[in-house]
Amino acid sequence: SNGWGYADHNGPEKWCDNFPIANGPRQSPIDIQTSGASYDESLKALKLQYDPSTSLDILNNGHSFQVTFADDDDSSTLTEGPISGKYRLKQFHFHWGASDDKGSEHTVDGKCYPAELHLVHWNTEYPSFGEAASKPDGLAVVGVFLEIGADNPNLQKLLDAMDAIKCKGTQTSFTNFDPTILLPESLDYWTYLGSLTTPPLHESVTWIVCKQSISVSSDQMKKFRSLLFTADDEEACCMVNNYRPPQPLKGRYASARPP
Ligand SMILES: CCN[C@H]1CN(CCOCC)S(=O)(=O)c2sc(S(N)(=O)=O)cc21
Ligand SMILES: [Zn+2]
Repeated sequence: SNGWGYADHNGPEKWCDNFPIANGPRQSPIDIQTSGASYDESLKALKLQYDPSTSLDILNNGHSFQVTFADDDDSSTLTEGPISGKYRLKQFHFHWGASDDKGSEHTVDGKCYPAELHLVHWNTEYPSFGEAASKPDGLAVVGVFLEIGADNPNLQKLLDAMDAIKCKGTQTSFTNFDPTILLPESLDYWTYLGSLTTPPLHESVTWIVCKQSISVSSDQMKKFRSLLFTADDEEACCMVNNYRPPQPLKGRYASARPP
């Protein structure tokens, strides 16, 4: 069948057929080995400045659901942290499992989380997101783990929008949303050089993975799993396990700010 996905016939083990970079030197995600992480004095605190008026819509793209932002000015940016210059927020999306014991892409000392949030930013050094997406310093993605716990009220607006984007290719307006409310209280992070975790798997991402997770309840996770990979004219297939497993480190290690 055409197109990549997460099933046996078109999933992560098959992506190298059409995207040979899948076996490249800086692929993502990785297992973050906390004992192997090194302290880097040059790392600064993350600076995330988001303007809720830049949020546009929420979309089921057949791989995940994403909230897209207007990126025609510097209203919503990532600066400092491990990066130089200024990166603009383009979209955020999630990856999750069929059950609470899996679903994240990065793992920490082998531990999986039930879901992982990715906030995708592009380097304003380049004229557009499309140009930046394939450059070695083109993208910076902030990853946040979701951990099973109490209901997270900050996810409610996203969950309520899901009924309108059940099928692949559906979208609805999603304005005045401030993604800051999805961030953990501490922005301590690990960072390493990697790639997109989906095709085209460009090795263009500076990964910034928050050490602290946010909560999600088991019931809220069931709502994520009510989305479909499939369009309304196809046989329904639940959107679950839309995560790539950890990839070979190939000599890399994560860095962190000294305590
Ligand atoms: C389903 C396709 N997902 C892609 C789509 N984009 C890349 C392609 O763009 C070409 C102009 S993206 O830069 O928005 C992006 S970031 C991530 S991740 N999981 O690594 O945070 C995956 C993807
Ligand atoms: Zn992602």
